[in-house]
Amino acid sequence: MEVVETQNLRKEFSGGIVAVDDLSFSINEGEIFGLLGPNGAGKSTVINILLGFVTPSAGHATVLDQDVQRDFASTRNRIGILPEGYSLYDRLTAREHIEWVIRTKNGETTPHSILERVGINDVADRRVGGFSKGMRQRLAFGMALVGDPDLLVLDEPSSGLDPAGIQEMRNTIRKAAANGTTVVFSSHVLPEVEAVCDRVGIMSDGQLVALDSIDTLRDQVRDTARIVLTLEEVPDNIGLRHVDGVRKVTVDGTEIRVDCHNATVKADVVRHIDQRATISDIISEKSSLEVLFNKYTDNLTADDGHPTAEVAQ
Ligand SMILES: Nc1ncnc2c1ncn2[C@@H]1O[C@H](COP(=O)(O)OP(=O)(O)OP(=O)(O)O)[C@@H](O)[C@H]1O
Repeated sequence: MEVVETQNLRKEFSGGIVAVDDLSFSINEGEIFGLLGPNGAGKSTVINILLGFVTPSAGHATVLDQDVQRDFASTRNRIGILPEGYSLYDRLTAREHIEWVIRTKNGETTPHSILERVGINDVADRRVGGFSKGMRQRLAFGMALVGDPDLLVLDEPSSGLDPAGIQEMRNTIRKAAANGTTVVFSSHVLPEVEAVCDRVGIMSDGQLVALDSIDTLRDQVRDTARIVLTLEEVPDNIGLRHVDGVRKVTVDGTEIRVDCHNATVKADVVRHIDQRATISDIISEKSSLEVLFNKYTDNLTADDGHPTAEVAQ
């Protein structure tokens, strides 16, 4: 069953800003769907349309068999939302927040079970004003889980969480999906999306430029290969853009990440660097979602900041 369906969705804001342009896609029951895209791509606008908060200029969106532009308030009770920039009440405790959502949604869950699921039961009766960012994020996630929603809409859900928190959240999301909850997951943290999503839609300039499983998308860039080298010291001008087949170079401290057109280029990269610096570690990676993301959103830069060659198809 399709839980989300959009047809030729378009949103034009005043001033002629086209935030969403002719978007058609669907999400199936129990699927974990990642919505990706650079800043301003249109992700939040799509999510706000799906939640009935923004009216589309054209096209249709159906969520849980309900047209989002008609009588959507009752359907919204079946949706758990972790919005970007949520607000919490500093004077209320974690338990009081959950109790409030349970009352609003007529949920049958107990605060204890929700707080336990998000790992903050031990601070249930503490005021939220003293919570760390990660604790607040866990609470906001818990509020979204109240009532075992049929659809979970999570905007940057791992924001502020430590590695253990991220892992717990992933497990909770996977369990919810295994029990039939559909999840729409918007994030800039690409490895996060890669780790948890069944399918991704990549947006750029209001359009859906890719829509598929990560494995299928990865197959489409199988001629892309990444190598990560740690150097004792990175020379000022490493000159990697002169190596044939190098698509993108990112330097982070003593680490250099190089995206190549294909695996054979990696050896040329190692030879090139070996003549100019001392290599202390080499990691060869398969195509990451980041590479896919860059491919589909044309986010390609070289080590000197100039665009590199076109992406091979
Ligand atoms: N209320 C609004 N009025 C006018 N323009 C808007 C409004 N909301 C969004 N936009 C514009 O629509 C485009 C898409 O914005 P949107 O917030 O949907 O992108 P996004 O992919 O969610 O970005 P980010 O990752 O930065 O949150 C942007 O150009 C934005 O400036």
